This record gives sequence, C-alpha cells and structure tokens, in this order.
Amino acid sequence: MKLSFLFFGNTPDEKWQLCRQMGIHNAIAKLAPELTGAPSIDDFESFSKSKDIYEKEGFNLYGLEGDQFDMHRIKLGLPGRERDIEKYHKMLENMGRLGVTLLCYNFMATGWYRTNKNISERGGALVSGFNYDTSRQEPLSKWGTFSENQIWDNYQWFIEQVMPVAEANGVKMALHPDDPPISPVNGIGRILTSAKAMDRALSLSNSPSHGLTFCQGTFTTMNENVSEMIQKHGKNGKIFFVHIRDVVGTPDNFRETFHDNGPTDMFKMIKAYKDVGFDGPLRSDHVPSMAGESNEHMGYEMKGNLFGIGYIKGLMHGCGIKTP
Ligand SMILES: O=C(O)C(=O)C[C@H](O)[C@H](O)CO
Repeated sequence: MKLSFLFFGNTPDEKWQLCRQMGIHNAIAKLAPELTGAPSIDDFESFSKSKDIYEKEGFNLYGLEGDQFDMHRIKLGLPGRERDIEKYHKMLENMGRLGVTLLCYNFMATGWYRTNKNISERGGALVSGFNYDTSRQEPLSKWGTFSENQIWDNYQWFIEQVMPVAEANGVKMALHPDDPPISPVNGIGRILTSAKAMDRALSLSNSPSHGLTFCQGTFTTMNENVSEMIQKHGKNGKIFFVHIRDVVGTPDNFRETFHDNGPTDMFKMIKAYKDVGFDGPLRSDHVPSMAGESNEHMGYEMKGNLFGIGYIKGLMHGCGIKTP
C-alpha cells in the first residue's frame, strides 16, 4: 500500500514540507487551471511542467483527483460535451505519456456537498455535516433539474467514450461514489449512492481500467457492509485507490469525525485491504480543522492531516504493512 496525499495545484508550500517530513512520497494532485494558473492538463506542456515541480520537490506524481477542467456538460449531457470529451482523451493520453497512471474521478455535477461546514467536534475541532431536509431548501442548480435516469445515461456515454482511451494509455480510472450518497442534490439526480449502484456502474465496462476509488467514509455513510465490499472489490482487482475517513449518522443526516472517533473499526479495515492484496495508493480523506487554523479549505487543513496520517501509518504498521 502506498501512503499518498492530495495536493491542490502545483505551488510548493509548508504542506509539501510536512508531507516529506511524514514520509509521504506519492502525490495525488488536482491540477485544474484555477489552482495552477496554467492551461488545463490536456495541454502536454502544462501537465509536464506540473509533474516536474512534483519531482523536483521529491514526490512521485502517482495520480490525479477531481475534475481537472469543467466537466458539467459531460456529467449533465449538455451540448458541447463532445468537445470536452476530446479534451478528456488528450488528458488521458498525456497521463500515459507522463506515467501518471491513476485518475480518481466522480460523476457529481456539483461536487461533494455539505449543508454545514462548522460543526463542533471533539475539543471544538470543526467538521462538516449534511442534513437532507436543509439541503432541500437550497436552490436548484443553475442548470435546472436532471433525473437519475438522465445521469445514468450520461455516465454510460462517458464510460463508452473514455474507457478505451484510458486502457490504451495504461490509466486506471477510479470512480468516486457520490458524497453525500443521497438523491437529488440541488435538483440533480445522484446515482452512485449504494453498493448496488457501484456494482451497476462497474458492470458498464469490463475494461481493466474501470475500477473504484474506495471512499470508505462514503460507503460507511451509506450504511453498507464495508468489510464485505473490500473483500468483493479487492478480490476482483477493482479497488484502485482508497480514501480513509469516518462519519457519524445516516445518509440524510451525518457529520464527519476524527479517524479514531467514529463507528468504524479502522484496524479491521486496513487489515482487510492488506488481506485482499491491495497494493495501490491510499490517503487520509477529509479531516477536522483544528485549533489555530482556519477552516477555509474544509476537510483539507493540515493539523487534522498530521493526526490522521500518523494514525493511518500506525494502523498500517500494526498490520505489518511497510511504509518506505
Ligand atoms: O467527498 C469525498 O469523500 C471526497 O473525498 C471528495 C474529495 O474531497 C474531492 O475529490 C477533492 O477534490
């Protein structure tokens, strides 16, 4: 298993240094233009420059996460999606050329979403949460309403378009479940909200490039049997990437919590990944914002990560997993 960290953009800062100090060598990056100030990574030069920065800073750019450019036309099936898919193909080709082999993607047009970003957790640390009734009072998306069937059709079209290109370029595409796992959100149907839905998504292509970001916290929120899911998808070689965090509550009313403070037996989970032979990257997912730091980048401030990564590393060592 490869302990990794999600970086936003390509500007080295204290987080990069802290990651090196924690012994993290594998970087997962979001390189969208609004974060890098450079053209999107369907442009080879732009992508290659970012990769060089990571290498120079001592990291292997293992993969990408999130939308690397505006994906709403693809996700919602709107005019212009053919042009966007060409961009996506170029990005996949560039990934192959640069040896960046993992792409964590999602099919949420409005991204991961919370109704509350300032819930007081242990010792006053701040976490995010979601309440379905509150979300139903929020405005519809600026693109209007979309049914779950429409989103499934769009997802199927997307998979047909991208999977052959991903496979030809040696890129593993790791589908992230919908967070929150409930539908609709802002009037847009969400489709990847249960273990059964993830199976349906996987059934759309038998390409070896088609697999999962095993976002443990989201599957816990769904109230699924997470151990069984690790067994099944791990044995089938479909777990490409793992996100570790914990939550308290139900799909329609939950809050996040510290890695050691939720209902999940984290040791059992890490051992389960090991037992199914998972050898890919895993990362600490959303963490509480802690004393003395802003909550500006909800879930991704650094003190919670120092705690979370240390905790995960300890569990890995406890399971006999070496971290270089
Ligand atoms: O919602 C989740 O559980 C995620 O891990 C989503 C990530 O925060 C997102 O991909 C970061 O861009």
